[in-house]
Amino acid sequence: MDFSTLSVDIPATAWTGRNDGESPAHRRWWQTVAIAATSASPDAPSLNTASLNASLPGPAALLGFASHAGVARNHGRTGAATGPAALRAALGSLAFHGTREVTDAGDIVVSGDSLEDGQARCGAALTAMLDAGYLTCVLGGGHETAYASYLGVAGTAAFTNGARLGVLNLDAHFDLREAPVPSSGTPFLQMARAEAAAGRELNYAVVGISEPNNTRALFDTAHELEVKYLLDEDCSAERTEGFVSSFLETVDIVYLTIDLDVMPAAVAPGVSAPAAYGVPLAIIAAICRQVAASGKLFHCDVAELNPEFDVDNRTAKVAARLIDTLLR
Ligand SMILES: N=CN[C@@H](CCC(=O)O)C(=O)O
Ligand SMILES: [Mn+2]
Ligand SMILES: [Mn+2]
Repeated sequence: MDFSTLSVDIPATAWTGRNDGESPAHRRWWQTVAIAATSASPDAPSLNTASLNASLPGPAALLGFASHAGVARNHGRTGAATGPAALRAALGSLAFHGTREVTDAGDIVVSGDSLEDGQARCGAALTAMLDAGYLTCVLGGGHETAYASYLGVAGTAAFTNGARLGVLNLDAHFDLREAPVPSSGTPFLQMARAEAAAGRELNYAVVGISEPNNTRALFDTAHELEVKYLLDEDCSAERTEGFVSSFLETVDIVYLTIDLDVMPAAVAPGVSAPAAYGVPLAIIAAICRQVAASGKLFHCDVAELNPEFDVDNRTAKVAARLIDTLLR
């Protein structure tokens, strides 16, 4: 596809990382990622649900969403706007064991408080890439990234032609806030309302909900919307596998969103709201493997990385590892 039509704010630039050699056996992410602005990008097959189950994975595309406007509106710790750069840096040196072609499309930048404009532009760029057959991954950004992702998915031919969408959120929070303006705390209520306005119901599931970090009002909203959820304390390997498996049976395509605050603060300190309890990385990684293996992964994003509060790039490294798992 022609990535120059996407109108990103910052075109992709060269990736860097450790260089052990140029042969395929030495390949790392930085040697794998094609830069949309300067390289010919692979032709992706046009998407249909059959191609989702093809044995050879299709190409993937990365898009940065440099925003913490939603975090600021939600009274959180800002800094997530530099998340995309930190994620690329952490991914760059990881060994690449996958088979996909990966293209970096660049960044959508939310300046000041122009959140809705940024979400719309990010959504339009995603729809174009998804319709061209790419598995897309947005590098957030606060969790306001999720509404941009939804706009992108909801605009696709696959969705408008009736594919059953499931939104799976790995998060300590429901993000179903009633608020005067959209923020990082509202994206899934925005999605539910957009779906209701179109005569549909949002199929939304959350893994890792922290009971003390979500008010009764949020639980009430979740129950009204028939949100499926698993509390952080209930996230054993067996229960999580069963929960995700049941959810996957109800959908044709999955939008997987990872709010890094789903993991314990020791694992993911670089977020706006670190978790006291959290779901272990091993469980989160297993969910990523399960969703990827289902053949239903349509789009994903990683949100809430705040490099200003990270420790030894710990959170960025964890996020990069999960992206590597999803896109291989
Ligand atoms: N993105 C969502 N953030 C959480 C923040 C919770 C907190 O700051 O404690 C929320 O709105 O619920
Ligand atoms: Mn959260
Ligand atoms: Mn969240």
